[in-house]
Amino acid sequence: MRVIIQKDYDNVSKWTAAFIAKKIKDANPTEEKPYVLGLPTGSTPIGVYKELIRLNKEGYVSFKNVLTFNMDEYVGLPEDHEQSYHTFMWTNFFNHIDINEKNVNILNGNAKDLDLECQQYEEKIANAGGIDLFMGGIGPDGHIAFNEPGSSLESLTRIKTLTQDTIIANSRFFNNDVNQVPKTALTVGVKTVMSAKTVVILATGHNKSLALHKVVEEGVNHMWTVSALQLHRNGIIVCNDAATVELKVGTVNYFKDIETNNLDPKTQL
Ligand SMILES: N[C@@H]1[C@@H](O)[C@H](O)[C@@H](COP(=O)(O)O)O[C@@H]1O
Repeated sequence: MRVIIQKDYDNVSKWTAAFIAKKIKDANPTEEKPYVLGLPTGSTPIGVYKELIRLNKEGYVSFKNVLTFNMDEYVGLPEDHEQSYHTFMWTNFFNHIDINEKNVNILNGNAKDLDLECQQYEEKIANAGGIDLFMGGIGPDGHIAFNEPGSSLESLTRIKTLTQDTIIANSRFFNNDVNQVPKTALTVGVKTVMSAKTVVILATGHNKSLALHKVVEEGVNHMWTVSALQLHRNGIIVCNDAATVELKVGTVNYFKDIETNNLDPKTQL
């Protein structure tokens, strides 16, 4: 695992956007062989999206031949609701880049048959040749997408009941009213994320520090689903100083030294 420790949120966003943009450029995607990105919502990735928009507008990277799959969507929230993940993605990212609408995939939380919707999502990912790079955030309890504590680490796309902790955390987007937060969501599974060729997880701020400690310094555990990253061959965490407060000084120094000594990052994986 690589752990990239940056000073602050802005640097986390810049590092990650530059990494993703370079991956896309290096792949030289075509219509026949697009680059496949897995994408999250949440407040954490907004800075990365802003930076990717800038790189796109400057002509450094194009999304014309990029296919995207979003991680999750609430069940039962109208697609045009201001807090739906559809709205989030178009407002914060897709409306501002040169992506082709038909290349955007987001789970339909209003599908008549939710199980079928999930199964077909997995099939679509497989038909696209799998996901090249999955970016994710984490919940304070270490969940990725909506894979709440106790989720199977082998899970695929499915419907999940949200924990009370997540409902409370997300109520800030619903007038601080827990009753307005949907109780279920469709989400890619832990295995769906971990099947990507590269996984980049963002963790910023003090409230992610316990989760960061669990994934970096403790074992693989379904109660902290992001810890499955330890089993990935190309797992990268990008965090800021504030998120490292629960890590040992030695752990922080180790990961910082490797990056500043400019050794081949592959030697960390
Ligand atoms: N389903 C999303 C996750 O994908 C996201 O990582 C998490 C953290 O969000 P934030 O980045 O706002 O802390 O929120 C939700 O639970």
